[in-house]
Parts: sequence; C-alpha cells; structure tokens
Amino acid sequence: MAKKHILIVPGDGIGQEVTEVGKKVLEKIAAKFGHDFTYDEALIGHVAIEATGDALPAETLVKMKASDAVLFGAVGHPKYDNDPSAKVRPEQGLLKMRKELGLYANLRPIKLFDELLSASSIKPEILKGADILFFRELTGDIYFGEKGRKNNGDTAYDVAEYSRYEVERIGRKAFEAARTRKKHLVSVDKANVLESSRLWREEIQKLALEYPDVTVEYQFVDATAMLLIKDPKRFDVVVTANLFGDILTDEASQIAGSMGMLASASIGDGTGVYEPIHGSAHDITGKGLANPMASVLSAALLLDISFGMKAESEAVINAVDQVLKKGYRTGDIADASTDKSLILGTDAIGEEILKLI
Ligand SMILES: NC(=O)c1ccc[n+]([C@@H]2O[C@H](COP(=O)([O-])OP(=O)(O)OC[C@H]3O[C@@H](n4cnc5c(N)ncnc54)[C@H](O)[C@@H]3O)[C@@H](O)[C@H]2O)c1
Ligand SMILES: CC(C)[C@H](C(=O)O)[C@@H](O)C(=O)O
Ligand SMILES: [Mg+2]
Repeated sequence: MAKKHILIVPGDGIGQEVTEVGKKVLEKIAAKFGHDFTYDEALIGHVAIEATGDALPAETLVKMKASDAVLFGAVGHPKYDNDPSAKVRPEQGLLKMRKELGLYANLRPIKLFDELLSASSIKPEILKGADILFFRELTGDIYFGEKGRKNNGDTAYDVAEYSRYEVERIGRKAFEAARTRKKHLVSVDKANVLESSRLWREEIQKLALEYPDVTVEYQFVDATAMLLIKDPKRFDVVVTANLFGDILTDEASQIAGSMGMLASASIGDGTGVYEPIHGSAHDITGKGLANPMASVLSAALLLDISFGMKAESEAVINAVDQVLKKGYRTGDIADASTDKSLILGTDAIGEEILKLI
C-alpha cells in the first residue's frame, strides 16, 4: 500500500472533461490495488486568469511542488488565439510551470494500438508495428530565449538558444531509454542552418561515444517530418529540441490515429507532470466528444514513472486496449467501418475503461 498525493490541474476547454476521466482512473487503481491516493485541484490557464489575473497563480505552483505528481489537462482559449496583442495568455501558465518545475524532458510515446490501424490516414501496412518514443526538450530553445519587438514594433524576434548542459541532460535520458529498447536513436536538428542545432549535434556526438551500443542517426528536421509519414517503423527513440518536438509529435499523433490518443510525461528533478499532448480543443469543448484516452494514458505514465507502479500502469493500458478491442470508439478514432452504436462520448467511454480496470 502506497500513500501518494496527486494534484489535478484540468485547465481549460476539453482539459476539464478529459482530466475528470483520468482522475477516475487513478481512483479506480487506488481502490483495486489498495493504495491511498489523496487529491487536490488547482487552476492554470484561462480559468486561472479569470479567477486571479495570473495564468499560473503562486498557489498552484506551491501545490504542484508539494505533490507527488501532477495530472494536467490543457490550456488555451480562442479569445487569446485571435488576439495577438493580449499580454496575459493561458499558455504562459504552462510554460512557466515547465520552467519552474524544471521539467526539461518531455516523453511522448507514439504507440499505435493494433485496433486503430484503420483509424489513421496512413496505410496499415506502413503503420503496423510502429512504436516511437520521443524525447522533446522542454525548457529551452526559442520558447524561452529573448523575445521582443524593435524598429517601433515593426520587427519581432525570438531567440533560439541552447547550452551544452541543456542538450547533454536530455540527450542522456534519450540514450538511456534507447539502451532499453532497440538501441537506435535519431537525433533531429537543423544543423545545416542553425548554430543552436550545431551545438546540439556536437553534444549528441560526444554522448554517443559513451553509448557505443546505441546506433545514432542524425537527421534534419525537414527530412524527419517526411520520413515519419513515409516509414514510421524506421524510428525507435527520437531526441529533439523543444520547437521541433512540438511540431513533430503532433504530426506523429496521426501514426497513433488521433491527438486524443497521445499521452506525455514531463519530467525533471522534482515533481513530474503528466499531460495529453493535445490542447483545449474549443471546437469540441462542452459537447462531450473529447477522447479521454490521452489523459487516461497520461495517468498510466504517472503511475509508472513517478510512482514506479508497473502493474498498475499496465492495468490502465490494458483496459484501454480492451475497450478498443470491444470496438468502442470516440468520434476522432472512428472510421467508416465503425458501428455507429459503438461511438461513445467522453464519459461513456471513460466508464467502459473503468469497468475493465
Ligand atoms: N498542452 C496544452 O495545454 C496545449 C497543447 C496544444 C494546444 N494548446 C492550446 O489549445 C488551443 C487549441 O489549439 P489547437 O486547436 O491548435 O490544438 P488542439 O490540440 O486543441 O486541437 C487540434 C484538433 O484536434 C482535435 N482534438 C484535440 N484533442 C482531442 C481529443 N482529446 N479528442 C478529440 N479530438 C481532439 C481538436 O478538436 C482539434 O480539431 C490553443 O489555445 C492552443 O494554444 C494547448
Ligand atoms: C500550448 C503550447 C505552449 C504547448 C507547447 O508548444 O509546448 C503545446 O503545443 C504542447 O505541445 O504542449
Ligand atoms: Mg503542441
């Protein structure tokens, strides 16, 4: 029996809807395996701005640091997306959280459940067996460099910056993971153009000497974008910078069938944060249509990585697999062959998952 304190941070839009299902899954696991999980909740994003004027209130950060793990939903609101001049924005809360908690490694597993082979727009024979683990650097790059306007506001800039230390620590995590998998690592950069990428490549090359058992392939990001779709099975572990990782993993979500299937773990030296890779999806908010599996699978990563609970984590993944095997789908992973009566909403498919844990 383990005692753990989990902070639930649903955020905005469908973040609220899917995180509720993720939390229920954690409650079910605690009941089934006899753990004592306690929960608290905190604000981030648009809902936090509305309540406090701040996208990451100090109280939320204090609660995050005091918890054993955080289950996070999403942030964002169309009000800000369509107003580039807004000074306070929901996404600032997410970025500040990552920086303040030192969450430099974002693990994004791209795992295709066999049942979803036909849900992807990529041909099944190209997809079958695809299984990729992305290591996206999360606290550096153009996201956190100097930014501003000059020339009376007519020119804008964002600086992409990496230190050797930042590349080395994410690189090491990726090499260690590659060792436990197929011993093949792809490092993605734009070293033919960017100085920060040239430093990235130098550091990965240095690390490679320490991991002679791992084969390293260096790719330029534009080629990776193409190869992911052409031949996803050629990838096993991928390590890349913050911005490239953001873009490539949304693309790679199509290998898994939908954004609604992709979970992630943001880890560093302190509390880990577990978050779907998708956003607040205001086009479907409030309609009960969101696929909660990314949140459920994020809860599985939380159990495995932060709590070392392998059996519990597998029980969650297995429940998702069984629900898919039974033919249940949310709209985003349904296809022309899906029996309409098996297309469920967020809560209903959540209930099916809970029944199988
Ligand atoms: N980690 C985060 O909090 C995060 C991530 C991405 C985007 N955002 C924010 O979210 C807002 C919307 O951004 P966007 O539209 O570019 O990206 P999005 O991920 O919210 O949505 C992209 C598309 O995928 C669909 N989708 C996403 N998750 C789904 C799910 N679980 N089930 C079914 N369909 C799903 C949406 O309906 C939409 O059509 C923006 O404000 C953006 O800044 C936040
Ligand atoms: C909302 C945004 C700041 C965020 C990012 O770019 O990191 C999102 O796209 C993600 O992938 O978590
Ligand atoms: Mg993203």
